[in-house]
Amino acid sequence: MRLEAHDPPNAVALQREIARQFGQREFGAAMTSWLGFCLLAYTMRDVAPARHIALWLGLCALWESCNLVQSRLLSQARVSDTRRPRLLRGLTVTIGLDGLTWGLAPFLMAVPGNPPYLMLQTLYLACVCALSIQGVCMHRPAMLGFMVPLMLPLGIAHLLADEPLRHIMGLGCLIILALSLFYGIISRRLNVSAITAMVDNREMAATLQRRNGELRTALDTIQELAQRDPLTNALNRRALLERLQAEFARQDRLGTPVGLLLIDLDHFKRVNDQHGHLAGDDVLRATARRLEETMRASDLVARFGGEEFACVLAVRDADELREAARRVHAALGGTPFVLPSAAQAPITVTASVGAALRQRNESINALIGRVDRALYQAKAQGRDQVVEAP
Ligand SMILES: Nc1nc2c(ncn2[C@@H]2O[C@H](COP(=O)(O)OP(=O)(O)OP(=O)(O)O)[C@@H](O)[C@H]2O)c(=O)[nH]1
Repeated sequence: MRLEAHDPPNAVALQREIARQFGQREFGAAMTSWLGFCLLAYTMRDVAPARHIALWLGLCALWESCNLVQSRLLSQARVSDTRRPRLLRGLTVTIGLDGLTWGLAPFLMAVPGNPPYLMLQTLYLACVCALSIQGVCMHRPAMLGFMVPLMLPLGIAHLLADEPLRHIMGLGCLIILALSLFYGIISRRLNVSAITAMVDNREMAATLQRRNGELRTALDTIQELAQRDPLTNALNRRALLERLQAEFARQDRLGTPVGLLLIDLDHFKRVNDQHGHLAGDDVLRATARRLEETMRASDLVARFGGEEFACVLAVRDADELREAARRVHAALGGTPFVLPSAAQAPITVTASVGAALRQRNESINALIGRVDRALYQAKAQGRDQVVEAP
């Protein structure tokens, strides 16, 4: 099948769609053909030999059956790319044989010396030729294979006869053939450009959908990254403040208390000074991991800044918050940090923890201020301890 000029990536899709539409149209044409050739045979029943009518009907039925099966298969979207050309070739051959059989009608069911019947047959074939255009135009070899044997032999036979009326009919046959071929070519061109636009649109819609999916994933990743501290992968301060807002709204609605812990590593400058900045980074990463392991999955762990972390947790009361603060304090100071980048012995780091339960309608700043003061007090009292805000 020859294709029109178009974008190469769509060539295969276009070829498939043209073949599919050709199959669809041919299937419709093959269905209506049964009515057509039965009607012609019925019209000829009194003037043509019964054996000839039967032979002609048999041939028509044979080719139309082949056309029906092959066009049905070709019209299905799931036909494979290797099978499609074979189906196209097969369908083109049987369409050609069908055209030839139609064209033989006036010879097999000949009615010499009966001009009205001759004229009827000629008109009948001319109608078949014109009506077949939309079906066969999608595939040029099929169009030529059907129309030429349908009209040309009869046209020539009329022209070679020595009756003026038959000359006129012969000329008519050739004009109908030429017009049908011309209209078929134009029609194919229009159909192919419509199909090309459809295939392009389909391709574009699929590309857009794919790109949208990629963009959505990229956006999710960016949003996730924007909420994370790049060093520790804990939530960053901005994300923490946003989520605190949501937690507060929930508390106002449901009345479930929210607790806030601020955790500051003690004398962290010494860690950097003694073990180097990279080791300091490792301690910060390990601190975030330990906090996350100590907290429940629903609690929030964030890097508040430098060597300071924050935890937001839903608790029943002050006792539960106190218990959580002690767990956190013990998790950090209780076990030295064994670091991948440090060749030296494990590093022991203690932490000071400030804790407060949010009071009803307390603002974020007010709560953070209270916890910060508790933390400051913990530092002032000698570090490595938990202080609850009053
Ligand atoms: N390695 C590393 N160090 C950091 C990072 N952010 C902050 N620091 C260090 O943390 C240290 C904080 O020092 P200070 O604010 O004096 O506090 P501290 O030494 O922990 O003393 P106290 O908090 O009073 O117990 C500084 O030396 C900072 O350089 C970081 O991302 N990586």
